[in-house]
Amino acid sequence: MMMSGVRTNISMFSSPSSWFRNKKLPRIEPGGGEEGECVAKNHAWVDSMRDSSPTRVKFPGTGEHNSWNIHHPSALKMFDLITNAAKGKEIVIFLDYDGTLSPIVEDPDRAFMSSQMKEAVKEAARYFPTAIISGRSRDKVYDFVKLPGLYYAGSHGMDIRGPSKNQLKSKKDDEGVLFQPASEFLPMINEVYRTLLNRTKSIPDAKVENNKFCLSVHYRNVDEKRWAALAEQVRSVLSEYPKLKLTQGRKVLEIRPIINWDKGKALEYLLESLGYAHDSNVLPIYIGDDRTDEDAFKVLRDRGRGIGILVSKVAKETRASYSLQDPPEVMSFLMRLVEWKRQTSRAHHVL
Ligand SMILES: O=P(O)(O)OC[C@H]1O[C@H](O[C@H]2O[C@H](CO)[C@@H](O)[C@H](O)[C@H]2O)[C@H](O)[C@@H](O)[C@@H]1O
Repeated sequence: MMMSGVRTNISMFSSPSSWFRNKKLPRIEPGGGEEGECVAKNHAWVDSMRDSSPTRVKFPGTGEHNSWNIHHPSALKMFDLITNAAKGKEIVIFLDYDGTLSPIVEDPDRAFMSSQMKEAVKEAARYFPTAIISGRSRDKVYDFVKLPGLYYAGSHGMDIRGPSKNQLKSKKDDEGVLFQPASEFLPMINEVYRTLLNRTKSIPDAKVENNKFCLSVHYRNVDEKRWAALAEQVRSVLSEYPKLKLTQGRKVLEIRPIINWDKGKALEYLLESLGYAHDSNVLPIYIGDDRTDEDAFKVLRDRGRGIGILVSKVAKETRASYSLQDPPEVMSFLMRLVEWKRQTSRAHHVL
């Protein structure tokens, strides 16, 4: 396998920063502007809705030998390199939910994780502090995962149930501590949810999901000919709420408060509350598949410590260092980490 250009030191990052352009939807101006301007903006929205999340990129070469794979090698193939870097360190695992632990499916209410995946996550959480950071509401993601002993952050990190001091000391399960930096937006989000339900009901198969501190407008099942109409409805509702902004995920428009808080901030918050913020003996590993996970990859990259793994079968713009193809590969990676930890603890014991 050609490996030139792949780092051997875990704190270095592989892809040149110029490869990454943080794709944003065109800015929405309150009031909407002139009619022609509106149409142009709407076209830009639809173009953006067609993109994958994160945006696909073309790299020279084919299969495993294209340059994307060389710069974002498989975390399974690089497993020994990763565990060498983790020697003597405490690994903390951060997992996205949709597309990472569960496959992407047409109906967001049926994005179940497999029982094998559940077992792998459960085992991982026995050995490593483990958190799930999702765009979904915290309750919903807990309903899917149903594992105690993990930390859960919903609404893209705006609703965190983190460790309490008591939990850290006694390692016992208790309720944990709630952190909700966007709580003042709750009434506004509920109002926009109702408005969007109403304004999108004429668009077949559009689905609005209430994720508590943010909303998702799904267009995966909407006929592409209706995307412009859907974008226009969302655009017009948003133009009435300058304190809300739009981000984009996999066939989903996401509406959230303009506060400076995202999955990256949630990762930092959790590290801090676990007492690991300034601990160089901690190695955070974040695994995610979506554009919103890029905020967490960026935090790890900026800290110069930690491992970002993008779940994707195709080349995409990313700040992650490694890749895994799909949730089954995520499961294999978690199981190998658990096995590695068991073996190293045993060896330690014998010594
Ligand atoms: O941060 P995540 O846990 O990845 O959540 C992001 C969004 O995931 C869900 O939507 C995505 O998965 C659905 C089920 O596979 C799929 O139908 C949809 O097209 C995807 O965008 C969830 O429904 C959203 O609310 C989350 O924001």
